[in-house]
Amino acid sequence: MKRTNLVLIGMPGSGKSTVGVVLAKRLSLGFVDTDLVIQAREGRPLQATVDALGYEALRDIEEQTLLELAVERHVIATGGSVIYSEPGMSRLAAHGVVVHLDVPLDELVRRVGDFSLRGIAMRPDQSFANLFAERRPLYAQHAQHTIDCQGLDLEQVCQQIIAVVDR
Ligand SMILES: Nc1ncnc2c1ncn2[C@@H]1O[C@H](COP(=O)(O)OP(=O)(O)O)[C@@H](O)[C@H]1O
Ligand SMILES: O=C(O)C1=C[C@@H](OP(=O)(O)O)[C@@H](O)[C@H](O)C1
Ligand SMILES: [Mg+2]
Repeated sequence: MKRTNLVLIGMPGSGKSTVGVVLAKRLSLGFVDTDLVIQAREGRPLQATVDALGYEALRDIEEQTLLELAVERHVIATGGSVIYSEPGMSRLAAHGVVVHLDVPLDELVRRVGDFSLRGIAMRPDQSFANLFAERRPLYAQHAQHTIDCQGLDLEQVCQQIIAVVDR
């Protein structure tokens, strides 16, 4: 793996944060979750930033965070909205292999539950299903590898990622 980071992208609930930390342990890489960087920077939960400043402001803060992120040999768990930032995605791709965790809509709904509390950077009038349809092609377009996570447990998702990035 020449580009030394391993970048996970995908919908909220696809497992970027959960899989990311296990993967980092398995591969002896560092781990950073850009959502946690943003929360620490803002000094409040993501949902509070969306409530106070709006979802577009969260996307701007996310872009800034991606542009300032300087890590090597890390698994990077991103927030689901990163694919709206072309400069952010370019920077991530320049220094890492980008992997899309593709999880079916019904499984995401089951995992996320009440998505209105999760700080998702989406238009207030938009449904989760509509957001899924809008974003899925964008994740696929920005990823070097897409993992079909349907029916896979955490361990199996990690194994599949390791198999594709080892190639
Ligand atoms: N096979 C699986 N892979 C990853 N996460 C899973 C899986 N099955 C259930 N989950 C659960 O789904 C949720 C994924 O959430 P999270 O890792 O925060 O996703 P993201 O960071 O992509 O929003 C966690 O609660 C995790 O325990
Ligand atoms: O998809 C989104 O719009 C977002 C998902 C969140 O991260 P997760 O994908 O880790 O849930 C977080 O980055 C932010 O609140 C926006
Ligand atoms: Mg996450």
